[in-house]
Amino acid sequence: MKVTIFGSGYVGLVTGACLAEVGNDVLCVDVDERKIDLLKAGGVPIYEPGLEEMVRKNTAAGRLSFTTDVAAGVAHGLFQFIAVGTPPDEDGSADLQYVLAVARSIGEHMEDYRIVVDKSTVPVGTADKVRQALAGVLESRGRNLEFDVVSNPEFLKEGAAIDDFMRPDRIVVGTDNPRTAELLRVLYGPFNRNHDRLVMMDIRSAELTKYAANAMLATKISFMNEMSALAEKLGADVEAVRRGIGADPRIGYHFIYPGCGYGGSCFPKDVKALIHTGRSVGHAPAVLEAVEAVNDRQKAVLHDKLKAHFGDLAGRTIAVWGLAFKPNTDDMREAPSRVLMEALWADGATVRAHDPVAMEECERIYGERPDLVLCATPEEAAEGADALALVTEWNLFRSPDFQALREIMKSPVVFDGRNVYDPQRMADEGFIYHAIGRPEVNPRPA
Ligand SMILES: NC(=O)c1ccc[n+]([C@@H]2O[C@H](COP(=O)([O-])OP(=O)(O)OC[C@H]3O[C@@H](n4cnc5c(N)ncnc54)[C@H](O)[C@@H]3O)[C@@H](O)[C@H]2O)c1
Ligand SMILES: O=c1ccn([C@@H]2O[C@H](COP(=O)(O)OP(=O)(O)O[C@H]3O[C@H](CO)[C@@H](O)[C@H](O)[C@H]3O)[C@@H](O)[C@H]2O)c(=O)[nH]1
Repeated sequence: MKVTIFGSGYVGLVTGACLAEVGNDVLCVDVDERKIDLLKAGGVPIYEPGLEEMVRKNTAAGRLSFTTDVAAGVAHGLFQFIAVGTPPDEDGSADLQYVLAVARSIGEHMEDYRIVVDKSTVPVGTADKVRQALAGVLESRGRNLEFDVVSNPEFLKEGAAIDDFMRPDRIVVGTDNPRTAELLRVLYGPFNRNHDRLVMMDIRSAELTKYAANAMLATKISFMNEMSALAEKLGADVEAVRRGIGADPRIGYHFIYPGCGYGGSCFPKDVKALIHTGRSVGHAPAVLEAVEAVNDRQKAVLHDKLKAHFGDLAGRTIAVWGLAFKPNTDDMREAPSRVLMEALWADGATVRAHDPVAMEECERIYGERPDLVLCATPEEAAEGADALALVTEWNLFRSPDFQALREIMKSPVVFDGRNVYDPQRMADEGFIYHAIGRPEVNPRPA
């Protein structure tokens, strides 16, 4: 089938590559010329495991191509996917300008029936706005063409995006037209083979489902971070509590890892947007507000602990392991590392940082500054550091040579923002070790 995708970011590019992989003829449209040039030249603008190979393979096979030509995009696909950004506006609401710009572009260029599939995360009622925007342009052109608008939110996780798309837990489709529902069932057939993963519903429910999923996951994380704060005060170990509650299948082990807060381009923005939606319809979203407040507090936890340990941080050097908001991505949007580094800089401390893939992104965000030293290896970052803060749980950081680490650091103090190390082992290795919601073990005397 012929598919056009507007937006070649995480969602658009993964959707395009995966739909091409199963044999569709996909054209990706983006307004960013540099991105399209890079994609045409065989490069991929983001780090996502497996994506570059898949893009290259399908481009070579002629099933996947890229353009900035909007008219060509509208002419190409029966399906017109919208996968552009919906960043937070100043008041926390989702900014729909890019989504509506695509809707108008489709209206300007379409000459035949089109199915507009919204994959961007958008507030309830957006499909109506898309329909109005598109119909308004058609009307100004004096054209009476048929089209449908479908809500098809995306649930992929960065770092595991290809796998999530190819083997989805569910595919949510919100539509009011049975014929369109059938066409989407055919398009998604290859991802829906063993048992039916399509969850069909009305459009507004599909739009809300996306926010509900992210808000529920964010709630689990903030809940566990709340438990970690309680555990610290009460002398309990949140990791034992996590295992104890996760064993209950009604709770489950997923998304109950305490840490230094959730980041990324989705949870923070989507929780904010749902809070805004709630307020705008006269509902006080008490749970969501608490989820956000706990997360803001949690992102400050490593800095609070460093301050409690050292008092004044001016002139100190802190090694930061991990810059990306989570492992297997170079994305630093809303990353806890940013909150930590910015607080350290405000205190007059120097950061020596390492991340396996996000250092270029860090440089792009912060530029060159004397209090940020990006280091080629984790060990180099730790050299001469007063303390080490682990922010992102990359596998690379899981089993360092602790003896060598102790020797290169100025003082053996570790703040573990993801609870990856064993407190007893750290004590045995001679470290002063602070984790999230775990009792402290006194280090073995040297
Ligand atoms: N990143 C994720 O993991 C993820 C997962 C599920 C859903 N989402 C949602 O999907 C949407 C896209 O997210 P993303 O992370 O892929 O965004 P992104 O910022 O990585 O990419 C968006 C792309 O859209 C392009 N664009 C903007 N206006 C355009 C236009 N008029 N025509 C064509 N292209 C245009 C931009 O140049 C950019 O390349 C958001 O609503 C997001 O909340 C994201
Ligand atoms: O137990 C956990 C799980 C995650 N996190 C943090 O939560 C954030 C988000 O992680 P994750 O959900 O894995 O990454 P995203 O790529 O942001 O994916 C989320 O956001 C996407 C965009 O909407 C959705 O499509 C996905 O289903 C949803 O998981 C990261 O900072 C993680 O460190 C925790 O602190 N504890």
